[in-house]
Order: sequence, then C-alpha cells, then structure tokens
Amino acid sequence: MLRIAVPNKGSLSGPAGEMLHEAGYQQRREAKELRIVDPENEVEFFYLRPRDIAIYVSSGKLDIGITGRDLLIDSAADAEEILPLGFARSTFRFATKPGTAEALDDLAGKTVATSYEGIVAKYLADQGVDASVVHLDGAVETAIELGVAEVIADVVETGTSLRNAGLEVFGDPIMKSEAVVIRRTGAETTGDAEPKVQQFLRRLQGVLVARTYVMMDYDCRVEQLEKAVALTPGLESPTVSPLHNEGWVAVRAMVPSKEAQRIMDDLYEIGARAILTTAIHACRL
Ligand SMILES: Nc1ncnc2c1ncn2[C@@H]1O[C@H](COP(=O)(O)OP(=O)(O)OP(=O)(O)O)[C@@H](O)[C@H]1O
Ligand SMILES: O=P(O)(O)OC[C@H]1O[C@H](OP(=O)(O)OP(=O)(O)O)[C@H](O)[C@@H]1O
Ligand SMILES: [Mg+2]
Repeated sequence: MLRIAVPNKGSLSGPAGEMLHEAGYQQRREAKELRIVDPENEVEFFYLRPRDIAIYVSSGKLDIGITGRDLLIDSAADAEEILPLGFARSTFRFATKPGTAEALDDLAGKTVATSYEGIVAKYLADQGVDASVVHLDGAVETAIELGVAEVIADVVETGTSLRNAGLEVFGDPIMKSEAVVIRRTGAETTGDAEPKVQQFLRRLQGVLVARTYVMMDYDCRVEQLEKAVALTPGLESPTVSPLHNEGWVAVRAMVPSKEAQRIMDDLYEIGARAILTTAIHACRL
C-alpha cells in the first residue's frame, strides 16, 4: 500500500484534497481525521502538518507527500521535489518599513523575523550578508512594530498582509513556491513502491492537464486546413476526419484553456465554423 502525506490544515490543505479527489482518490470526510485508507486504490493517506511532511517523507516511513516547495527547502530534510502542482503559489520576500532598506546590503547588522529560518539563514549566508534571524511562528508582520526585528522575511501572495502592516518588499525575491509532490532523495532507485508512485504521478498529471487544456472541435474547408492546424497543433497532432459535405473536414485538438477564446476568433477569421470547446475531466497522456 502506498503511503502518502497530505497537509491537514492551512493554504495547502483544501486544494490538495480537491486535487486528490479529482484524481479519483478517496479523501477524508471530516477535518479531524488523521489517516484514511483507500482500499480500492491501495493507498493510505496521512494528514499531517505541512511543515512536518518533508521530515516524515525523508524518514522513509511515508513514500511521498504533498507540501510547499518553501517548506521543503526550509526543513532541509533529505527529500526532493518530483512534481509541481500549480496551486498555493507564493513568493518569499524581505519586507520592512518604507525608507528603511532598499537592497540586500542594507540588511547588514539588522535582525530579520521569519517563520522560515532555514531559508533565510541559508540565503543570508550564500549572499554573504551578516544579519541575525529571529524565529516567530506566524503573523511576523507585527514584529517590526513591536520592535522584535527591523526586517521580516515572509510568504507573499497578494501582498495584502504587507500593505495592511504598512510594509514594503525590497531586494530580489528569495524564492518562488507552489505545492509540490516530494519523496525521499534517491528513493526511486531503492523503493518497491516505484510503480505505484509513478501511477500516482500520472493521475495527478492527468488532473493538471485536464485543468489547463480544453478539447476543441471545428469544421473547416480543406484549403484552410494547414492554416487551421497551425493554430491548433494539439499535443501530438490533431485528429482530422472527413465530413459528408465534400471539401470540408472536422478537426479535433487539445488547446490551452487560457488561449481558447483567441484561437476560436482566429479560426473563425480563416473560415472555420461550428467551433466548440469542451472540458476535459481526466486524461493520461
Ligand atoms: N497566502 C498564503 N499564506 C500562507 N501560505 C501560502 C499562501 N499562499 C501560498 N502559501 C503556501 O502555503 C504553504 C504554507 O502552508 P501552511 O499551512 O504552513 O501555512 P498557512 O496557510 O499560513 O497556515 P497556518 O498559518 O494556519 O499554519 C507554503 O508553501 C506557502 O508558500
Ligand atoms: O500576501 P498575502 O495574500 O497577504 O498572503 C501572505 C500572508 O499570508 C500568510 O499568513 P497567514 O494568514 O497564514 O498567517 P501566519 O503568518 O500566522 O502564517 C503569510 O504568512 C502572509 O502573512
Ligand atoms: Mg501561515
């Protein structure tokens, strides 16, 4: 049975559960459940604190886990990212009161408050900046006002929390993060779980593709086919079928959902008609 760690709360928890559900896995019914078995898929899910997931996975007791890239790096656990999942996107940045610091060098001699001490200490050391780090559990934006630090380093998504606290980012982003699937470093060469891990990853990849592509169908004149196919090249190559009306063909191809409306306009312009898009619910590429 494949053993998978899933975030039990916070920003990662809801979207991770939704993605697993879309991939056909049973998920817990109540937020307090700590583990469930999905016997049909031969998987056991452990609901753990997002921060602890890399530690469990690196210990080898769990085969894989879903966590944030920033949490994985912060933990310094012996685990690696194997699939980015496209949700819980954020950047990790320094921020302070406007006019206090503009560049990384301005951090010298200052104190930085953060919940991600591992990331910050390593970044400062790599950049050769001599600043001290104070660890806080959360709500770090208040640390400056209350005099615990002159600078903070924190997750920024919309920037609302910083604005509300009267703070501004400075320097380059320290890192970009999103939810990722992780496993113990080197586990693919030693683990018996590998075929099941690959099947799990294919299912999640199927969900990612279903979320980012739509199926497009249209009819066009044979003379316009090359132009039309250039607009909708599909993943491998579009399906072209004859129509009863001579001189016309039907074309079917996957297109990125974000570009679907523009592509429909362009197809119409070159004479394609009966242009339809339909959602993809699941796929294996
Ligand atoms: N707006 C956001 N706030 C916090 N974390 C976010 C946000 N957007 C994305 N994330 C990502 O979610 C992960 C943090 O998850 P975690 O559950 O620790 O934080 P949380 O949502 O702040 O929950 P809590 O503070 O209740 O523990 C990180 O990978 C982080 O990059
Ligand atoms: O840029 P924003 O969209 O405002 O999101 C970022 C904020 O959200 C998180 O805080 P959270 O609410 O999780 O509280 P915490 O600091 O206690 O973790 C994070 O620590 C930032 O404060
Ligand atoms: Mg938080």
